Amino acid sequence: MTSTSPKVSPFLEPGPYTRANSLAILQLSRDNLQPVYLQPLSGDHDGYAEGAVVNTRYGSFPHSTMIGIPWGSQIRASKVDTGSRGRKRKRIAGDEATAGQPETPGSNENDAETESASRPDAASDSKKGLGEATGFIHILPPIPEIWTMSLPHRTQVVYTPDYSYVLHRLRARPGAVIIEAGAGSGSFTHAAARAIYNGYPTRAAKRKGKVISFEYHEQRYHKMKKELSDHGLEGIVHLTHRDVYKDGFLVDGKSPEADAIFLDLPAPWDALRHLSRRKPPQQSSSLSDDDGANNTDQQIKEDDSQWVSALNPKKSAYICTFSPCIEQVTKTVSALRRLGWVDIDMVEIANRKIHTVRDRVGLHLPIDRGVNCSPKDVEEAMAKLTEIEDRFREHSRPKGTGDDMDLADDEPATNGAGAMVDGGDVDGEVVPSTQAWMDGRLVTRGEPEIKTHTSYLVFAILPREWTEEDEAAAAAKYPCGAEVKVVGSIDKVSRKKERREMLEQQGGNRKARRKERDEKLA
Ligand SMILES: C[S@@+](CC[C@H](N)C(=O)[O-])C[C@H]1O[C@@H](n2cnc3c(N)ncnc32)[C@H](O)[C@@H]1O
Repeated sequence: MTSTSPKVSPFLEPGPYTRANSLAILQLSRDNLQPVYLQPLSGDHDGYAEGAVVNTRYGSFPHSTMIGIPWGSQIRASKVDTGSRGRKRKRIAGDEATAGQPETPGSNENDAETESASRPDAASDSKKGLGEATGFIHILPPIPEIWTMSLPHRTQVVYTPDYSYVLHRLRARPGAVIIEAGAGSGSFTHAAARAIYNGYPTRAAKRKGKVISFEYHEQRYHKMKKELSDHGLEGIVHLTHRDVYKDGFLVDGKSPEADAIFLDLPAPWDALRHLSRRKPPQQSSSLSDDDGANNTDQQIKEDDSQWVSALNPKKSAYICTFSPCIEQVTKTVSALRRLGWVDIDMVEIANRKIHTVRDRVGLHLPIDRGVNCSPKDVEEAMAKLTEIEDRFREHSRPKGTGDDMDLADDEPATNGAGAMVDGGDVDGEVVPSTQAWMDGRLVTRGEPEIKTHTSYLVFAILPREWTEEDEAAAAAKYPCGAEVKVVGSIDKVSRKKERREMLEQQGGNRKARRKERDEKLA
């Protein structure tokens, strides 16, 4: 997949129509999705006269038919000229080998064979019937959920049910800065990028939402870097090639001032010491011991004048670590406790899909998948019973009386179960009364089984530091004891007491005034 980088990411601002040189997802069937970078007609396209073409089992789809159309459109397969592809290929190969020699007549047929033999999917191409308009597909915008289902896997990925919950617990919102390690296949990265997006960074000083991502594996780092560029996410995701256990989370020596952290690493506890607000303890291994909680204060009080924290000093930091086994969880929780994180808890997502289907019930329906062959209502049940009774009567009537003659002609059309057919019976074929997709009640059903375990999610919060100056500033802004009373802000008993005191005071004042007057008169 190659492309030039689009200006605005289709993940963030897809717009109403598909664009050239941008990513789109082709939906071949419900769970069969294929990412494709739409290429305009100009340029080298493997010899197809139609330009770049996507060949599928449902037919061939030239990119030119998929550019500039509304997202979600259905695209019909096209007839494509596969012949010229073979000719062009051979010419290019021939040019290299026999530069300057004239083309041998009749070489085209051999060319096609050569190309077929060299391509692993060549044999099946002829079976698939390339060049024939056979079916249709849909074109979808690349949202993170669909990308997760179709991305090229370089590692285990975080799936939508997990990352949607994680992002919610991390308070990921437009303008937030999230640290992520490791980046792996970029599944979480794309979802996080969308969650924090509040515009591309500009020269204006205003801080924009960002994903600060780290990946240790070099090949994965390079692939991910290219992918981010192709997806127009370079300004939103800052990817660094680094071992975060060793070198932490600063970017070019500066703090990214992160509001939240997501660690999908084999040993997250080894990275936690880089996520404190003060200089971390020297030995990471000391953090994974279960005892020694008393050492931490002393370790953290080490000289921290040079220390730069990766966290936002103005806000509490939210963290989530993603670990498949409980031993990793235990180690992470111990390390979090020692480093002063609070509100620590662990969650496992047990996702269950809910399918929405049409519940097709009725005796008139053809026996098919998803069809419940019982009466759909009382009327149908009564008709069925009447018919059974008629048959029973017919069966028990003495033969040869003449009453049984010509009855077959008057019999209503029935299906195999002997039930009435709504729309009649044409040559033994059942004709449903409505289109199948409209038939039946719309019902939702949960998956019968919950999918297997993915990972344990450990969450915690590191409160912001609170200094004497912060306390003084807060006291100045919200002065204690000088609040203005608000009607209804106190309970009934207190209100009564307050009124009694007020009346007593007024009574006392009246008494005093009367006494004063009496004294004057006397
Ligand atoms: C399970 S994958 C992450 C998958 C990713 N969250 C996703 O949704 O696609 C774990 C990644 O962490 C990387 N990794 C392991 N140790 C690391 C370290 N010390 N520093 C940075 N990355 C590391 C691995 O190379 C791997 O790609």
